[in-house]
Amino acid sequence: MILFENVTKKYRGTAKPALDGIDLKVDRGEFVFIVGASGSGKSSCLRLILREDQPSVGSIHVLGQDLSKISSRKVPYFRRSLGTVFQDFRLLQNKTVYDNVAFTLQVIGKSRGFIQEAVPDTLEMVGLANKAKRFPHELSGGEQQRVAIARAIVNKPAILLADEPTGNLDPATSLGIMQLLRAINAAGTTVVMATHEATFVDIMQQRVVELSQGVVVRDEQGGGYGETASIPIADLSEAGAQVLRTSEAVVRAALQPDGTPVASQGGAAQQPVAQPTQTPPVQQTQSAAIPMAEALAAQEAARQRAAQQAAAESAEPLAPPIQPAQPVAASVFEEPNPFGDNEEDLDETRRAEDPTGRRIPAFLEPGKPLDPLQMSETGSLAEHLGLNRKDNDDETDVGPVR
Ligand SMILES: Nc1ncnc2c1ncn2[C@@H]1O[C@H](COP(=O)(O)OP(=O)(O)OP(=O)(O)O)[C@@H](O)[C@H]1O
Repeated sequence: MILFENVTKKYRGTAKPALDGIDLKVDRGEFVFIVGASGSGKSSCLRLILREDQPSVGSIHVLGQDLSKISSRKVPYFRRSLGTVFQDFRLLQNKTVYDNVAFTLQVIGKSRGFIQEAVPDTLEMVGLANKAKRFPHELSGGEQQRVAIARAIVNKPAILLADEPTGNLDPATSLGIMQLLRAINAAGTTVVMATHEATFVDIMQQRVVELSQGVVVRDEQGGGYGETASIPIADLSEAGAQVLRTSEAVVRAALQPDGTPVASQGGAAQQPVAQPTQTPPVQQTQSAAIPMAEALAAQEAARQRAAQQAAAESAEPLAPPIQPAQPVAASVFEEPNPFGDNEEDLDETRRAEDPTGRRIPAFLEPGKPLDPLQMSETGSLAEHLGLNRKDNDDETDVGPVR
């Protein structure tokens, strides 16, 4: 489905290649995480798949086509088989949710009847049926990303490319987006996702391709994010570790793909975790968008409590507090080079690490009774945490945030 053979990409005016002799094969239906430090070549890789750029050396085949043989004129046709999602959403600000999604179909000449059927179906799938008439600025960050995902999948692409799709979202909203991407993959779409989100990579146990300075240093089925700075769980107090374990249990429950109970890292996470709905958990993930202030406050409170106790026990200091990142707004249709190269490393997801290398977010408020089984059954993370709000159409919640 995607085949890189000895691909090197060297940008003009640079001393070192961004990609250096890459061999990579992605099969139909796979979910592949591309991880690596900032500047390791993840976006370059996606740009090449999208035929936004061409390799300096080597060949790339996508969906059976040799990309070097596709003329510039035919590139837009080739891209119809690919959906793309970016960190900064790239919605058309002057169009409604419906029109943003419909526009994709209009430009490729789909009939009005087709559009009238496909757009509502897709909005339903991503949980935005009731926001079709809204404009992007009236939506939360998570909702905007859902629109972007709806736009990417409305033409049923064979491949979905996602470049840090959760990079501008808070952890709870990111979880909803990951559930959606997983559901899209389960429905047959090949997903290739560049990310810094160690938590999701670790828990989803999909294939992980790790790049370092343009070279594939790891290609692992069911892999984790890899060795990056994190909090050794052994250094935490019992209370701090409990917060992290509990959070992990909730994320595991939400992302568990096949309904099998998940064995986890001790404590609360050792109990079997029930399977959430197989279909995209539309309402669930909507309500799971915990407002920014609450999510960050809970996260910070948990961090401080754990830090205090850890300090009292002479443990290692915890990670620094999370800073909100600046949202970026642009339109994929206005932007000549949608995969920008100016992304900073926004990976500020706090993690904890146990000896097996798992990392866990600390975004959930401690002290609340967390039963992953119940959470899965009710289907609402926010509700379970007592953070639910009426899904009032007039109410917008979080903006893009890290
Ligand atoms: N258009 C360009 N011109 C010159 N150099 C570029 C260009 N695009 C990317 N690079 C360089 O290529 C290398 C790989 O960049 P790339 O954006 O692919 O990395 P990345 O892993 O996606 O990084 P990040 O995680 O920060 O998004 C970097 O050294 C970058 O500076």
